[in-house]
Amino acid sequence: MSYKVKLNEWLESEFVSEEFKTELRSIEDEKELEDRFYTELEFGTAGLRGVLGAGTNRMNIHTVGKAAEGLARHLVKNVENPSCAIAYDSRIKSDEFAMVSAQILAAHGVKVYLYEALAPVPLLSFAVRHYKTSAGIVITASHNPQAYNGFKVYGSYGGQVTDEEADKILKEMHAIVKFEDVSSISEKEAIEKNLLVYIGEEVMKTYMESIKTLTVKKDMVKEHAKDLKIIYTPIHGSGNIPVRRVLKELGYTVHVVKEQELPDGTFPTAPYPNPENPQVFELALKLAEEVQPDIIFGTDPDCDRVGVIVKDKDGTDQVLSGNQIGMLITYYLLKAMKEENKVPDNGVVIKTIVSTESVRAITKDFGVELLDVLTGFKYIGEKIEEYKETKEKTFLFGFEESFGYLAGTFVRDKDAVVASMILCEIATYYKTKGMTLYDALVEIYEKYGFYLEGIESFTRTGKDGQEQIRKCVDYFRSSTIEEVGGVKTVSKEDYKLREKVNLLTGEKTAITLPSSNVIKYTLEDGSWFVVRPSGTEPKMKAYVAVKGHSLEDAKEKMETFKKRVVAIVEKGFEA
Ligand SMILES: O=P(O)(O)OC[C@H]1O[C@H](O)[C@H](O)[C@@H](O)[C@@H]1O
Repeated sequence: MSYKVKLNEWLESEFVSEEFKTELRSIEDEKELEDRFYTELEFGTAGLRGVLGAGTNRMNIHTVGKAAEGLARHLVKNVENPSCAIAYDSRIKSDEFAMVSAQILAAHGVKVYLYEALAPVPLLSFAVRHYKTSAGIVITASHNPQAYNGFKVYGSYGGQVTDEEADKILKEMHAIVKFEDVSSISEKEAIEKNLLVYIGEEVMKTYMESIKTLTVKKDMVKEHAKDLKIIYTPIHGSGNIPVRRVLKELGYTVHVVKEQELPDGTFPTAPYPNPENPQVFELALKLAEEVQPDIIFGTDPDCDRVGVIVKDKDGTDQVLSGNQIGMLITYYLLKAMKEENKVPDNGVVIKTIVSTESVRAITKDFGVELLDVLTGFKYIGEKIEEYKETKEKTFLFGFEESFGYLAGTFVRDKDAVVASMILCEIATYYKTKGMTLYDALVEIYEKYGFYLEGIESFTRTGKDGQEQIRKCVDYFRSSTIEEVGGVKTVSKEDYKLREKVNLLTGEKTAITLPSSNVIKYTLEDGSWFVVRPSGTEPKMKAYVAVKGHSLEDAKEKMETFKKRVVAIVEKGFEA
């Protein structure tokens, strides 16, 4: 269907507000109109995500309504006495979309547990498990720029729905063609019918008690937490209350970045509220001049990501990469557990295929298995659930290079409250040894090898952009890259075809992960690169990784390797 037909449907419908119609009529750029209507928001890496505004390819009450209606129909068909927990963050319209969703679910007889104030992703996951609901929703666009919002969907085990369930919900959504196909009741009616209940302090309290049990060196924390100097920024998001509360209950004192303390969906001090982005720490660094902290960290709007800054040997502030944080936590958890005789025989750490290989050496050293899954924390959540059923393995820690971490099994998505708590324990531990977090990182590098990773993103927006990204990944699929800067490639993994080819022998082996549009090349010297389209932003991502003889050597290697891979990607875009 041409986008113009859809556009006219919106302009003529009595269900679409005058405000939306005026917004649409004021758009003169045909490309912009096409982008708003050529498709519908689809499930990506983490549910629906899009720019706020009128259109089928935008986040608004109609697209959110359709998603909630689809979910409601799916639940009613498949579960007896369906229920759903809902949380939302500080983004523009998050609270409104949460209420719209609650009213639609309630109209279908789905009992809704809605957070009475903004709450992070981990608290939603926890609430799903606490109330044993059939599903969960978080209204958030996580770390995306301020113009975005999104709709993350959770399954009954508390993790984001994986491909199979997402497809079923999508099918229901596709069957909703008219605005009037979406049913809704008022908040008042939903409350009166006991179909809408607000979540308050009880869940938060239980969550706090649960996650505190994850502290490994309890006595050490009890004795030394008070000595750690912490600067924390919630970047105007939902982390402020839970992160500070758990740290306070454990005896830490936190200096919060005042200008970024309160929720604000316009993110006035950090328009791209992603702790991957060093700009979000500018105010924290200013505060650091006065506080002289041992650790600075920040959480994203829905508090599932955490970013960290530490001082290096020369006193220069270093923004740690997501991989470095993953290495620090993996190493500390295993080391501390070993010291406390708590490493289980069947322990497992889980990471994604684009995350650092350094943890392979770390886990091996501690006799713990390492498992790789596709990008998306939902795949880690799914494994935790599987092991809970089979008891085959004990989940110890899961992480992604994209700044997501989880320990414990109370929550089934990445949890920046837990990660912040563990990072403070790590910083305290090393402080008692007269070491900084940076010293700890150097210790890991020296022990396990100088692995360094990088990422380069190629933004391509709109319908044409999607097509360009698709073609570029196809370029890496259809042609064989034989060498990079004179270093031979030794294997090519095509996760869409689920096949690994040994480029030296031609031998093919199967990849057992679900099919995904990802290509990975590994080189003779152990370096590797991956290309894949982002499932949350209009970008293609190229991940690069090298191993050096020293940190300096690795940095030099990284610089040239990255340039070379970028040049190949650019060739791919031109092909
Ligand atoms: O690379 P993308 O598809 O954009 O995904 C990047 C990240 O986005 C979200 O934060 C998901 O929860 C993560 O699991 C994922 O790694």
